[in-house]
Amino acid sequence: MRMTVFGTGYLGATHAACMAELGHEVLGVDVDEAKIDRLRRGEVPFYEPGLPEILKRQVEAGRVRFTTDYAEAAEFADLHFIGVGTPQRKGEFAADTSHVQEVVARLAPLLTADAVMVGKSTVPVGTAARLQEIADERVRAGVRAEVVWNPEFLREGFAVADTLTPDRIVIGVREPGGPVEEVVRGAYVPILESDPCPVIVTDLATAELVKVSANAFLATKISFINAVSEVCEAAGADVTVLADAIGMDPRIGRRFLGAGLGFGGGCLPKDIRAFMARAGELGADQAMSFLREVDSINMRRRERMVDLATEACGGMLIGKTVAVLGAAFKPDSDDVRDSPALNVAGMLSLKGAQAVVYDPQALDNARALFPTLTYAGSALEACEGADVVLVATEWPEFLGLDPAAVARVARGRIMLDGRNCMPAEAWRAAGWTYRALGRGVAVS
Ligand SMILES: NC(=O)C1=CN([C@@H]2O[C@H](COP(=O)(O)OP(=O)(O)OC[C@H]3O[C@@H](n4cnc5c(N)ncnc54)[C@H](O)[C@@H]3O)[C@@H](O)[C@H]2O)C=CC1
Ligand SMILES: O=C(O)[C@H]1O[C@H](OP(=O)(O)OP(=O)(O)OC[C@H]2O[C@@H](n3ccc(=O)[nH]c3=O)[C@H](O)[C@@H]2O)[C@H](O)[C@@H](O)[C@@H]1O
Repeated sequence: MRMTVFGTGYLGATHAACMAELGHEVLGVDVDEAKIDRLRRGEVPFYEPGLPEILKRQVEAGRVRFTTDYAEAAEFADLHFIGVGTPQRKGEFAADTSHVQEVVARLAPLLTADAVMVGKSTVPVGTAARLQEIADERVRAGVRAEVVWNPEFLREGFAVADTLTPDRIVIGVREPGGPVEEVVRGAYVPILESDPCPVIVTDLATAELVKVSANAFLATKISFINAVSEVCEAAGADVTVLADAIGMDPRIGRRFLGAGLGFGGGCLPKDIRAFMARAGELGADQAMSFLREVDSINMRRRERMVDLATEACGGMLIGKTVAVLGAAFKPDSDDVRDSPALNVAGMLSLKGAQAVVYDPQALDNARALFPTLTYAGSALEACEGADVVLVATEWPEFLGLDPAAVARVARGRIMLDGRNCMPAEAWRAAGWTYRALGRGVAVS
Protein backbone atom coordinates (compact mmCIF):
# COMPACT_ATOMS: atom_id res chain seq x y z
CA MET A 1 0.00 0.00 0.00
CA ARG A 2 0.99 3.64 -0.44
CA MET A 3 0.75 5.89 2.59
CA THR A 4 2.09 9.09 4.07
CA VAL A 5 3.08 9.84 7.67
CA PHE A 6 2.78 13.47 8.83
CA GLY A 7 5.22 14.28 11.62
CA THR A 8 8.58 12.51 11.64
CA GLY A 9 9.48 12.73 15.34
CA TYR A 10 9.83 9.81 17.73
CA LEU A 11 6.46 8.39 16.69
CA GLY A 12 6.25 9.37 13.04
CA ALA A 13 9.77 8.45 11.91
CA THR A 14 9.39 5.06 13.60
CA HIS A 15 5.98 4.49 12.04
CA ALA A 16 7.18 5.53 8.58
CA ALA A 17 10.29 3.31 8.64
CA CYS A 18 8.41 0.33 10.10
CA MET A 19 5.55 0.61 7.59
CA ALA A 20 8.19 0.49 4.84
CA GLU A 21 9.78 -2.52 6.56
CA LEU A 22 6.37 -4.21 6.30
CA GLY A 23 6.50 -3.69 2.53
CA HIS A 24 4.48 -0.50 2.10
CA GLU A 25 5.55 2.54 0.07
CA VAL A 26 5.82 5.43 2.49
CA LEU A 27 6.30 9.18 2.29
CA GLY A 28 7.21 10.92 5.57
CA VAL A 29 6.22 14.60 5.83
CA ASP A 30 7.43 17.22 8.26
CA VAL A 31 7.67 21.01 8.47
CA ASP A 32 11.21 20.73 9.89
CA GLU A 33 13.56 20.96 6.87
CA ALA A 34 16.65 19.95 8.83
CA LYS A 35 14.95 16.81 10.15
CA ILE A 36 13.73 15.87 6.68
CA ASP A 37 17.25 16.35 5.24
CA ARG A 38 18.70 13.96 7.79
CA LEU A 39 15.96 11.39 7.25
CA ARG A 40 16.50 11.59 3.48
CA ARG A 41 20.12 10.65 4.10
CA GLY A 42 18.89 7.64 6.09
CA GLU A 43 19.85 9.18 9.46
CA VAL A 44 17.51 8.90 12.45
CA PRO A 45 17.50 12.33 14.15
CA PHE A 46 17.16 10.81 17.64
CA TYR A 47 18.36 7.74 19.52
CA GLU A 48 16.15 4.70 19.13
CA PRO A 49 17.73 1.23 19.20
CA GLY A 50 17.16 -0.78 16.01
CA LEU A 51 15.62 2.09 14.05
CA PRO A 52 18.75 3.30 12.17
CA GLU A 53 19.24 -0.10 10.53
CA ILE A 54 15.62 -0.25 9.33
CA LEU A 55 15.57 3.35 8.12
CA LYS A 56 18.83 3.00 6.20
CA ARG A 57 17.67 -0.22 4.57
CA GLN A 58 14.30 1.21 3.57
CA VAL A 59 15.70 4.54 2.32
CA GLU A 60 18.20 2.64 0.18
CA ALA A 61 15.44 0.38 -1.12
CA GLY A 62 13.42 3.50 -1.98
CA ARG A 63 10.42 2.28 0.00
CA VAL A 64 10.46 5.27 2.34
CA ARG A 65 11.06 8.85 1.20
CA PHE A 66 10.72 12.19 2.97
CA THR A 67 9.38 15.62 2.02
CA THR A 68 8.17 18.94 3.37
CA ASP A 69 5.78 19.33 0.45
CA TYR A 70 2.12 18.79 1.35
CA ALA A 71 1.05 18.79 -2.32
CA GLU A 72 3.43 15.93 -3.04
CA ALA A 73 1.99 14.05 -0.06
CA ALA A 74 -1.62 14.63 -1.17
CA GLU A 75 -0.78 13.23 -4.58
CA PHE A 76 1.29 10.31 -3.28
CA ALA A 77 -1.39 8.37 -1.38
CA ASP A 78 -4.99 8.16 -0.21
CA LEU A 79 -4.02 6.96 3.26
CA HIS A 80 -2.43 9.58 5.52
CA PHE A 81 -1.20 8.88 9.07
CA ILE A 82 -0.90 11.87 11.40
CA GLY A 83 1.74 11.67 14.14
CA VAL A 84 2.58 15.32 14.83
CA GLY A 85 3.15 16.68 18.35
CA THR A 86 0.39 17.52 20.83
CA PRO A 87 2.41 19.26 23.56
CA GLN A 88 1.08 20.85 26.74
CA ARG A 89 -0.09 24.40 26.10
CA LYS A 90 2.12 27.04 27.72
CA GLY A 91 0.82 27.97 31.17
CA GLU A 92 -2.10 25.53 30.95
CA PHE A 93 -2.78 21.82 31.47
CA ALA A 94 -4.62 21.41 28.16
CA ALA A 95 -3.04 19.87 25.05
CA ASP A 96 -2.14 22.04 22.09
CA THR A 97 -3.89 20.42 19.13
CA SER A 98 -2.91 23.13 16.65
CA HIS A 99 -0.43 20.89 14.81
CA VAL A 100 -2.94 18.11 14.09
CA GLN A 101 -5.45 20.75 13.05
CA GLU A 102 -2.89 22.32 10.75
CA VAL A 103 -2.17 19.00 9.04
CA VAL A 104 -5.85 18.43 8.28
CA ALA A 105 -6.52 22.05 7.30
CA ARG A 106 -3.56 22.10 4.89
CA LEU A 107 -3.95 18.60 3.47
CA ALA A 108 -7.73 18.48 2.91
CA PRO A 109 -7.91 21.12 0.13
CA LEU A 110 -5.04 19.44 -1.73
CA LEU A 111 -6.80 16.08 -2.01
CA THR A 112 -8.05 15.19 -5.48
CA ALA A 113 -9.59 11.83 -4.54
CA ASP A 114 -11.31 10.32 -1.48
CA ALA A 115 -8.82 9.79 1.32
CA VAL A 116 -8.49 8.49 4.85
CA MET A 117 -6.67 10.53 7.52
CA VAL A 118 -5.58 8.33 10.41
CA GLY A 119 -4.66 10.13 13.62
CA LYS A 120 -1.97 8.48 15.73
CA SER A 121 -1.09 11.45 17.94
CA THR A 122 -2.42 11.45 21.50
CA VAL A 123 -5.31 13.91 21.61
CA PRO A 124 -8.10 15.10 23.92
CA VAL A 125 -11.36 13.25 23.32
CA GLY A 126 -13.42 15.12 20.72
CA THR A 127 -10.42 16.14 18.60
CA ALA A 128 -11.14 13.61 15.82
CA ALA A 129 -14.72 14.88 15.49
CA ARG A 130 -13.41 18.45 15.25
CA LEU A 131 -10.84 17.40 12.63
CA GLN A 132 -13.61 15.75 10.63
CA GLU A 133 -15.44 19.10 10.59
CA ILE A 134 -12.28 20.86 9.42
CA ALA A 135 -11.77 18.25 6.69
CA ASP A 136 -15.41 18.52 5.56
CA GLU A 137 -15.15 22.32 5.39
CA ARG A 138 -11.91 22.27 3.41
CA VAL A 139 -12.12 19.42 0.87
CA ARG A 140 -12.93 20.17 -2.76
CA ALA A 141 -16.44 19.42 -3.99
CA GLY A 142 -16.92 15.71 -4.64
CA VAL A 143 -13.97 14.61 -2.47
CA ARG A 144 -14.47 12.82 0.89
CA ALA A 145 -11.80 12.78 3.58
CA GLU A 146 -12.61 10.46 6.47
CA VAL A 147 -10.91 10.95 9.84
CA VAL A 148 -10.05 7.79 11.80
CA TRP A 149 -8.28 7.44 15.17
CA ASN A 150 -5.65 4.76 15.62
CA PRO A 151 -3.74 5.60 18.82
CA GLU A 152 -0.13 4.56 19.25
CA PHE A 153 1.15 2.71 22.32
CA LEU A 154 4.87 2.42 21.54
CA ARG A 155 7.48 3.06 24.21
CA GLU A 156 10.68 4.93 23.42
CA GLY A 157 13.59 2.51 23.55
CA PHE A 158 11.32 -0.30 22.29
CA ALA A 159 9.67 1.66 19.49
CA VAL A 160 10.54 -0.75 16.68
CA ALA A 161 9.36 -3.90 18.45
CA ASP A 162 6.25 -2.14 19.75
CA THR A 163 5.39 -0.99 16.21
CA LEU A 164 6.09 -4.27 14.45
CA THR A 165 4.61 -6.51 17.16
CA PRO A 166 2.00 -4.44 19.00
CA ASP A 167 -0.07 -5.77 21.95
CA ARG A 168 -3.22 -4.51 20.26
CA ILE A 169 -4.40 -2.26 17.46
CA VAL A 170 -7.20 0.17 18.24
CA ILE A 171 -9.17 1.68 15.37
CA GLY A 172 -11.76 4.37 16.06
CA VAL A 173 -13.97 4.92 13.04
CA ARG A 174 -17.36 6.48 12.29
CA GLU A 175 -18.67 3.37 10.52
CA PRO A 176 -17.23 0.16 11.97
CA GLY A 177 -17.07 -2.67 9.47
CA GLY A 178 -17.13 -0.30 6.49
CA PRO A 179 -14.60 0.34 3.73
CA VAL A 180 -12.68 2.95 5.73
CA GLU A 181 -11.90 0.40 8.46
CA GLU A 182 -10.71 -1.98 5.73
CA VAL A 183 -8.28 0.63 4.39
CA VAL A 184 -6.73 1.15 7.85
CA ARG A 185 -6.59 -2.59 8.53
CA GLY A 186 -4.79 -2.93 5.21
CA ALA A 187 -1.79 -1.11 6.62
CA TYR A 188 -1.52 -3.67 9.40
CA VAL A 189 -2.19 -6.82 7.34
CA PRO A 190 1.50 -7.85 7.27
CA ILE A 191 1.56 -7.69 11.10
CA LEU A 192 -1.77 -9.46 11.51
CA GLU A 193 -0.68 -12.23 9.15
CA SER A 194 2.72 -12.88 10.74
CA ASP A 195 2.11 -12.23 14.45
CA PRO A 196 -1.58 -11.57 15.07
CA CYS A 197 -2.75 -9.31 17.89
CA PRO A 198 -6.26 -8.21 18.90
CA VAL A 199 -7.82 -5.45 16.78
CA ILE A 200 -10.36 -3.35 18.66
CA VAL A 201 -12.66 -1.42 16.39
CA THR A 202 -14.69 1.27 18.10
CA ASP A 203 -15.98 4.81 17.77
CA LEU A 204 -13.70 7.84 17.54
CA ALA A 205 -14.22 9.06 21.13
CA THR A 206 -13.52 5.65 22.68
CA ALA A 207 -10.34 5.25 20.63
CA GLU A 208 -9.09 8.66 21.74
CA LEU A 209 -9.93 7.87 25.37
CA VAL A 210 -8.29 4.41 25.29
CA LYS A 211 -4.94 6.10 24.72
CA VAL A 212 -5.11 8.75 27.44
CA SER A 213 -6.61 6.23 29.88
CA ALA A 214 -3.72 3.82 29.27
CA ASN A 215 -1.15 6.52 29.97
CA ALA A 216 -3.10 7.79 32.99
CA PHE A 217 -3.21 4.26 34.41
CA LEU A 218 0.54 3.78 33.94
CA ALA A 219 1.24 7.15 35.59
CA THR A 220 -1.08 6.26 38.47
CA LYS A 221 0.66 2.94 39.02
CA ILE A 222 4.05 4.65 39.22
CA SER A 223 2.75 7.33 41.58
CA PHE A 224 1.04 4.71 43.73
CA ILE A 225 4.33 2.96 44.42
CA ASN A 226 6.08 6.30 44.89
CA ALA A 227 3.47 7.34 47.46
CA VAL A 228 4.03 4.05 49.28
CA SER A 229 7.72 4.78 48.94
CA GLU A 230 7.27 7.95 51.02
CA VAL A 231 5.70 5.86 53.79
CA CYS A 232 8.49 3.27 53.51
CA GLU A 233 11.05 6.02 54.07
CA ALA A 234 9.18 7.25 57.15
CA ALA A 235 8.66 3.73 58.54
CA GLY A 236 12.12 2.34 57.75
CA ALA A 237 10.74 -0.16 55.22
CA ASP A 238 12.02 -1.21 51.79
CA VAL A 239 9.78 -0.32 48.83
CA THR A 240 11.61 -2.63 46.41
CA VAL A 241 10.85 -5.72 48.51
CA LEU A 242 7.30 -4.47 48.99
CA ALA A 243 6.87 -3.97 45.22
CA ASP A 244 8.18 -7.50 44.55
CA ALA A 245 5.74 -8.89 47.09
CA ILE A 246 2.62 -7.07 45.91
CA GLY A 247 3.63 -7.50 42.27
CA MET A 248 3.45 -11.28 42.62
CA ASP A 249 -0.31 -10.96 42.72
CA PRO A 250 -1.18 -11.24 39.02
CA ARG A 251 -4.01 -8.76 39.55
CA ILE A 252 -1.36 -6.16 40.45
CA GLY A 253 1.74 -7.22 38.48
CA ARG A 254 5.32 -6.05 39.11
CA ARG A 255 5.72 -3.92 35.96
CA PHE A 256 5.51 -0.15 36.48
CA LEU A 257 6.03 -0.55 40.22
CA GLY A 258 9.56 0.79 39.87
CA ALA A 259 9.86 3.31 42.71
CA GLY A 260 12.26 6.21 42.35
CA LEU A 261 12.39 9.56 40.62
CA GLY A 262 9.09 8.94 38.86
CA PHE A 263 7.84 9.51 35.39
CA GLY A 264 8.91 12.11 32.87
CA GLY A 265 9.16 12.33 29.10
CA GLY A 266 7.14 13.85 26.32
CA CYS A 267 3.99 11.87 27.11
CA LEU A 268 2.89 10.69 30.58
CA PRO A 269 3.19 14.09 32.33
CA LYS A 270 1.49 16.10 29.59
CA ASP A 271 -1.10 13.40 28.91
CA ILE A 272 -2.41 13.23 32.49
CA ARG A 273 -2.64 17.03 32.60
CA ALA A 274 -4.48 17.15 29.26
CA PHE A 275 -6.84 14.41 30.46
CA MET A 276 -7.71 16.46 33.56
CA ALA A 277 -8.24 19.57 31.46
CA ARG A 278 -10.47 17.81 28.95
CA ALA A 279 -12.52 16.06 31.65
CA GLY A 280 -13.07 19.51 33.17
CA GLU A 281 -14.22 20.94 29.85
CA LEU A 282 -16.70 18.08 29.58
CA GLY A 283 -18.05 18.80 33.08
CA ALA A 284 -16.43 15.68 34.55
CA ASP A 285 -13.60 17.49 36.38
CA GLN A 286 -14.10 15.55 39.63
CA ALA A 287 -13.65 12.25 37.81
CA MET A 288 -10.03 12.91 36.95
CA SER A 289 -9.09 15.14 39.88
CA PHE A 290 -7.07 12.28 41.43
CA LEU A 291 -4.59 12.76 38.59
CA ARG A 292 -3.61 16.05 40.20
CA GLU A 293 -2.38 13.97 43.15
CA VAL A 294 -0.64 11.53 40.79
CA ASP A 295 1.18 14.53 39.33
CA SER A 296 2.12 16.00 42.73
CA ILE A 297 3.39 12.69 44.12
CA ASN A 298 5.54 12.43 40.99
CA MET A 299 6.98 15.94 41.32
CA ARG A 300 7.59 15.48 45.09
CA ARG A 301 10.02 12.60 44.39
CA ARG A 302 12.28 14.99 42.52
CA GLU A 303 12.28 17.42 45.45
CA ARG A 304 12.91 14.55 47.90
CA MET A 305 15.99 13.59 45.87
CA VAL A 306 17.30 17.15 46.15
CA ASP A 307 16.67 17.01 49.93
CA LEU A 308 18.59 13.74 50.17
CA ALA A 309 21.49 15.27 48.26
CA THR A 310 21.42 18.32 50.52
CA GLU A 311 21.48 16.09 53.62
CA ALA A 312 24.31 14.08 52.11
CA CYS A 313 26.27 17.32 51.67
CA GLY A 314 25.81 18.22 55.35
CA GLY A 315 22.78 20.51 54.89
CA MET A 316 24.31 22.96 52.43
CA LEU A 317 24.81 22.54 48.68
CA ILE A 318 26.83 25.70 48.08
CA GLY A 319 30.37 24.77 47.07
CA LYS A 320 29.51 21.06 46.72
CA THR A 321 29.75 18.97 43.58
CA VAL A 322 27.10 16.42 42.68
CA ALA A 323 27.67 13.97 39.83
CA VAL A 324 24.30 13.40 38.16
CA LEU A 325 24.41 10.17 36.17
CA GLY A 326 21.68 10.34 33.55
CA ALA A 327 19.90 13.11 31.67
CA ALA A 328 17.37 11.20 29.55
CA PHE A 329 13.93 10.64 31.06
CA LYS A 330 14.61 6.91 30.88
CA PRO A 331 17.34 4.60 29.57
CA ASP A 332 17.59 3.68 25.88
CA SER A 333 16.35 7.13 24.87
CA ASP A 334 17.93 10.52 24.22
CA ASP A 335 14.65 12.25 25.07
CA VAL A 336 15.03 14.91 27.77
CA ARG A 337 11.48 16.30 27.65
CA ASP A 338 10.38 16.77 31.28
CA SER A 339 13.27 14.59 32.40
CA PRO A 340 13.35 13.97 36.17
CA ALA A 341 17.14 13.69 35.94
CA LEU A 342 17.63 17.14 34.45
CA ASN A 343 14.97 18.64 36.70
CA VAL A 344 16.92 17.38 39.73
CA ALA A 345 20.23 18.60 38.27
CA GLY A 346 18.65 22.00 37.64
CA MET A 347 17.31 22.25 41.21
CA LEU A 348 20.69 21.24 42.67
CA SER A 349 22.36 23.90 40.60
CA LEU A 350 19.83 26.56 41.64
CA LYS A 351 20.59 25.70 45.27
CA GLY A 352 24.27 26.38 44.73
CA ALA A 353 25.75 22.96 43.92
CA GLN A 354 27.81 22.27 40.88
CA ALA A 355 25.79 19.55 39.12
CA VAL A 356 27.97 17.64 36.66
CA VAL A 357 25.78 15.66 34.30
CA TYR A 358 26.67 12.67 32.15
CA ASP A 359 24.42 10.62 29.87
CA PRO A 360 25.42 8.06 27.24
CA GLN A 361 23.00 9.41 24.59
CA ALA A 362 21.20 12.55 25.74
CA LEU A 363 24.03 15.06 26.28
CA ASP A 364 23.34 17.13 23.15
CA ASN A 365 19.64 17.43 23.95
CA ALA A 366 20.43 18.17 27.61
CA ARG A 367 22.92 20.92 26.69
CA ALA A 368 20.36 22.52 24.38
CA LEU A 369 17.72 22.58 27.14
CA PHE A 370 19.93 23.36 30.16
CA PRO A 371 22.99 25.14 28.75
CA THR A 372 24.18 26.37 32.14
CA LEU A 373 24.71 22.94 33.75
CA THR A 374 28.15 21.32 33.61
CA TYR A 375 28.50 18.26 31.39
CA ALA A 376 31.04 15.45 31.42
CA GLY A 377 32.16 13.05 28.70
CA SER A 378 31.92 9.89 30.81
CA ALA A 379 30.46 8.64 34.08
CA LEU A 380 33.89 8.59 35.72
CA GLU A 381 34.66 12.12 34.53
CA ALA A 382 31.35 13.32 36.05
CA CYS A 383 32.34 11.71 39.36
CA GLU A 384 35.75 13.45 39.53
CA GLY A 385 35.82 15.48 42.73
CA ALA A 386 32.13 14.77 43.42
CA ASP A 387 30.90 14.96 47.01
CA VAL A 388 27.84 12.90 46.05
CA VAL A 389 27.12 10.56 43.15
CA LEU A 390 23.45 10.55 42.15
CA VAL A 391 22.02 8.01 39.69
CA ALA A 392 19.02 9.59 37.97
CA THR A 393 18.50 7.34 34.92
CA GLU A 394 19.05 3.58 35.05
CA TRP A 395 21.35 3.20 32.03
CA PRO A 396 22.94 -0.30 32.08
CA GLU A 397 26.44 1.26 32.02
CA PHE A 398 25.79 2.89 35.42
CA LEU A 399 24.65 -0.39 36.95
CA GLY A 400 28.02 -1.87 36.05
CA LEU A 401 30.16 0.98 37.44
CA ASP A 402 32.99 -0.23 39.66
CA PRO A 403 32.54 1.40 43.10
CA ALA A 404 36.30 1.19 43.74
CA ALA A 405 37.08 3.00 40.48
CA VAL A 406 34.53 5.72 41.29
CA ALA A 407 35.98 6.02 44.81
CA ARG A 408 39.42 6.75 43.33
CA VAL A 409 38.12 9.89 41.54
CA ALA A 410 35.28 11.11 43.80
CA ARG A 411 35.76 13.30 46.89
CA GLY A 412 32.84 11.87 48.89
CA ARG A 413 31.58 8.32 49.35
CA ILE A 414 27.84 8.83 49.06
CA MET A 415 25.80 7.07 46.40
CA LEU A 416 22.20 8.29 45.95
CA ASP A 417 20.22 5.83 43.87
CA GLY A 418 17.28 7.66 42.29
CA ARG A 419 16.07 4.60 40.40
CA ASN A 420 16.60 1.75 42.87
CA CYS A 421 18.77 0.15 40.25
CA MET A 422 22.30 0.04 41.70
CA PRO A 423 23.77 -3.04 43.43
CA ALA A 424 23.60 -1.65 46.97
CA GLU A 425 25.68 -4.35 48.63
CA ALA A 426 28.60 -3.94 46.23
CA TRP A 427 28.70 -0.19 46.87
CA ARG A 428 28.48 -0.62 50.63
CA ALA A 429 31.17 -3.29 50.56
CA ALA A 430 33.43 -0.78 48.77
CA GLY A 431 32.95 1.71 51.60
CA TRP A 432 30.14 3.82 50.20
CA THR A 433 27.08 5.09 52.01
CA TYR A 434 24.20 3.98 49.80
CA ARG A 435 20.83 5.73 49.97
CA ALA A 436 17.80 5.22 47.78
CA LEU A 437 14.29 6.58 47.49
CA GLY A 438 11.82 4.47 49.47
CA ARG A 439 14.34 2.34 51.27
CA GLY A 440 14.44 3.50 54.85
CA VAL A 441 16.14 0.27 55.92
CA ALA A 442 18.80 0.70 53.32
CA VAL A 443 20.23 3.82 54.91
CA SER A 444 23.65 3.14 56.36
N1 LIG B 1 7.15 9.65 21.63
C1 LIG B 1 6.44 8.56 21.87
O1 LIG B 1 6.96 7.56 22.35
C2 LIG B 1 4.98 8.51 21.57
C3 LIG B 1 4.29 9.66 21.20
N2 LIG B 1 2.93 9.62 21.04
C4 LIG B 1 2.21 10.82 20.62
O2 LIG B 1 2.60 11.07 19.27
C5 LIG B 1 2.63 12.47 19.01
C6 LIG B 1 4.00 12.87 18.52
O3 LIG B 1 4.93 12.63 19.54
P1 LIG B 1 6.50 12.63 19.26
O4 LIG B 1 6.78 11.88 18.00
O5 LIG B 1 7.14 12.21 20.51
O6 LIG B 1 6.76 14.19 19.01
P2 LIG B 1 8.00 14.90 18.30
O7 LIG B 1 8.01 16.28 18.82
O8 LIG B 1 9.21 14.04 18.38
O9 LIG B 1 7.57 14.93 16.75
C7 LIG B 1 6.53 15.70 16.25
C8 LIG B 1 6.91 16.10 14.81
O10 LIG B 1 5.78 16.74 14.19
C9 LIG B 1 6.30 17.74 13.32
N3 LIG B 1 5.24 18.67 12.95
C10 LIG B 1 4.68 19.66 13.70
N4 LIG B 1 3.74 20.30 12.99
C11 LIG B 1 3.70 19.70 11.77
C12 LIG B 1 2.91 19.90 10.61
N5 LIG B 1 1.97 20.84 10.55
N6 LIG B 1 3.14 19.10 9.54
C13 LIG B 1 4.07 18.14 9.57
N7 LIG B 1 4.84 17.90 10.65
C14 LIG B 1 4.65 18.67 11.74
C15 LIG B 1 7.42 18.35 14.13
O11 LIG B 1 8.29 19.11 13.32
C16 LIG B 1 8.06 17.10 14.72
O12 LIG B 1 9.08 16.58 13.89
C17 LIG B 1 2.20 13.13 20.33
O13 LIG B 1 0.81 13.30 20.30
C18 LIG B 1 2.56 12.09 21.37
O14 LIG B 1 1.78 12.22 22.54
C19 LIG B 1 2.21 8.46 21.20
C20 LIG B 1 2.84 7.30 21.54
C21 LIG B 1 4.27 7.23 21.74
O1 LIG C 1 2.24 7.85 24.90
C1 LIG C 1 3.44 7.66 24.90
O2 LIG C 1 4.25 8.42 24.41
C2 LIG C 1 4.01 6.45 25.52
O3 LIG C 1 4.25 6.76 26.92
C3 LIG C 1 4.85 5.69 27.65
O4 LIG C 1 6.10 5.34 27.07
P1 LIG C 1 7.46 6.16 27.36
O5 LIG C 1 7.13 7.55 27.77
O6 LIG C 1 8.33 5.92 26.18
O7 LIG C 1 8.19 5.46 28.57
P2 LIG C 1 7.78 4.50 29.78
O8 LIG C 1 8.59 3.28 29.69
O9 LIG C 1 6.31 4.37 29.93
O10 LIG C 1 8.34 5.37 31.01
C4 LIG C 1 7.77 6.62 31.31
C5 LIG C 1 8.42 7.19 32.55
O11 LIG C 1 8.02 6.46 33.70
C6 LIG C 1 9.16 6.10 34.47
N1 LIG C 1 8.89 4.81 35.13
C7 LIG C 1 8.51 3.74 34.41
C8 LIG C 1 8.25 2.53 35.03
C9 LIG C 1 8.37 2.43 36.43
O12 LIG C 1 8.14 1.37 37.03
N2 LIG C 1 8.76 3.52 37.11
C10 LIG C 1 9.02 4.72 36.51
O13 LIG C 1 9.35 5.71 37.19
C11 LIG C 1 10.30 6.03 33.47
O14 LIG C 1 11.55 6.22 34.11
C12 LIG C 1 9.94 7.18 32.55
O15 LIG C 1 10.42 8.41 33.07
C13 LIG C 1 3.96 4.46 27.59
O16 LIG C 1 4.59 3.38 28.27
C14 LIG C 1 3.69 4.06 26.14
O17 LIG C 1 2.80 2.96 26.09
C15 LIG C 1 3.07 5.25 25.41
O18 LIG C 1 2.85 4.95 24.05
